[in-house]
Amino acid sequence: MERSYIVAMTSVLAALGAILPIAAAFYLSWSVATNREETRLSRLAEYALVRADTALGEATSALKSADQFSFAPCSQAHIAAMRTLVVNTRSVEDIGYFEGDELKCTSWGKPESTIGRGPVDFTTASGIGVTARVHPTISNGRAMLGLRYRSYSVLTDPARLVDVLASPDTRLAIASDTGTLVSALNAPDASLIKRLVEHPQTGSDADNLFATASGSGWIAIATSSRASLLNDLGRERLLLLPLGAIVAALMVGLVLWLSRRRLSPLGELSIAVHRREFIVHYQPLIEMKTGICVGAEALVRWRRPDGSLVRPDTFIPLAEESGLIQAITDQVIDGVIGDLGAVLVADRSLHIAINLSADDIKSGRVLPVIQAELANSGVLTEQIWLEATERGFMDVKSARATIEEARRLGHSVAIDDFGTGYSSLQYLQDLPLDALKIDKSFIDTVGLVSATSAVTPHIIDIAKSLNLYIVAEGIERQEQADYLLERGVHYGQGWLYSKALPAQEFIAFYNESKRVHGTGPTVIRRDFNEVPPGVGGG
Ligand SMILES: Nc1nc2c(ncn2[C@@H]2O[C@H](COP(=O)(O)O[C@H]3[C@@H](O)[C@H](n4cnc5c(=O)[nH]c(N)nc54)O[C@@H]3COP(=O)(O)O)[C@@H](O)[C@H]2O)c(=O)[nH]1
Repeated sequence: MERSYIVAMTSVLAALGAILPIAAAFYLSWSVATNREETRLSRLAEYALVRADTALGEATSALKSADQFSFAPCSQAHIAAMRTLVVNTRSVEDIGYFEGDELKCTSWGKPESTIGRGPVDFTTASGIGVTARVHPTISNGRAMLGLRYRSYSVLTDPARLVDVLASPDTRLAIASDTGTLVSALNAPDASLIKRLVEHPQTGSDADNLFATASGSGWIAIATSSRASLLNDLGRERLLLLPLGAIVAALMVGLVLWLSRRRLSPLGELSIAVHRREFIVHYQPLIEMKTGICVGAEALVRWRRPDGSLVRPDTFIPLAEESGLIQAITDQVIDGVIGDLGAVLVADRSLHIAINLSADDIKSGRVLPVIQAELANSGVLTEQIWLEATERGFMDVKSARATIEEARRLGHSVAIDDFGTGYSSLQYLQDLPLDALKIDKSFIDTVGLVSATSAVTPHIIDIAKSLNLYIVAEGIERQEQADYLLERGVHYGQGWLYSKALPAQEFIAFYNESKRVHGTGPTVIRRDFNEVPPGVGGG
């Protein structure tokens, strides 16, 4: 993935990480405030319904008590009884006795003029006739609620029905379930009330929040405007916005941390391992005496998605340090069999050397991996050589176990870059190695006068005295090849012969080498009882 793409993605994600939590905090504060307001309105509606029910119940009881009177109509005793009833019933302002449609007397006495009985708007289930707006003289023009039962009527102040503690921006209404509005507080919106009477519900629309409660033939409705809710949001925002800001900061931090990790060398290497971006190139291994190509060293390359190749020196140390090397070794083994499996089966004199890490040698875990890979391929264990640097052999005990097992299975094992690390003649003697590879830095000095130029013949002598095959790395000049051949070095590798090649190019090189020089032996392996074959000169 391109760095610029990751940077662009990081910027987008960081921006989203910053905006989304704050937007969520805004939304959440609005939603919390809305829910809170709807709950408050629901409670208020329920309370108003109870209040209205109580007031109307009292008025109904008063009417039914009066209906039981057995006084002579409009006698002093009758009027006094009606007055007592009014005094003792909180929600009744007055009571009147009618004969036909004419008011004969009230709790105040007999009327001075003729007063008729108006029409009822609806009748309740308990048989009480209700007139929503009555304008009696005693109320000084204020609309009263009239309830009637047979010969009696009572007047109730509609305000008593909505006599609950409500803020000025809360509107209340009591209506019959037949749709007649009987009481209202703070002038609710008539069309909204009509809509809610028809379809009682709790919720909100573009301008209002509302809740309804119904029972006993009545509906209580509480509403408030969205505008007033905005004022109420302050508290939620005070709580949620800092929380949103903290989450935004954490999200931005997380995105930056992840992208830094992703852009870090280790992050890139992990992803490359995950995506199997490693391929193998092959550097031919030449028998010095005959020029025969006996095989190749498998050298890993990291092919980036843009097609560029990364050399191993830049990532192998990090891979070893982080433990990713094992997965890379596995991909190399897989790559070798994938690239050259068929050629190896067709030609048993072809050998491929695979580089193992110090951990692979120490743990030996790579051997079953190779066995599993070879199992169905037809490739022989003898065709796969194993190489590791001196570092891998430092723990002599575990290295010995791995090498012995590797050799038992049929692999040949070489010590790589000899002379550059913690060289110890002791472990050279102790370990059952097949070959020693002289590091390029020593080969470079061949033919030159330098402090290290004297070391090369000594290394060759040591290898010879231990009956090891000798491989020289990094041969670039014919002069070096001549010297090494004369000294009895068996095999050589270097740009004089060929650089490391992609699989198909190596196959072409190998076929051409076979045509010109012929093929080598099928098994190249140290015999612990004999001097390695082909040792000449020196
Ligand atoms: N654990 C693993 N290590 C690996 C693997 N593949 C490679 N490596 C190690 O990485 C180091 C660098 O390797 P590379 O860049 O591939 O270089 C190799 C040759 O290309 C280079 N070479 C060979 N001949 C010449 C030459 O004539 N001149 C010149 N300037 N360079 C030359 O040398 C490297 C071979 O090194 P060596 O392994 O010591 O034989 C290197 O240390 C590799 O070991 C892997 O799969 N696993």
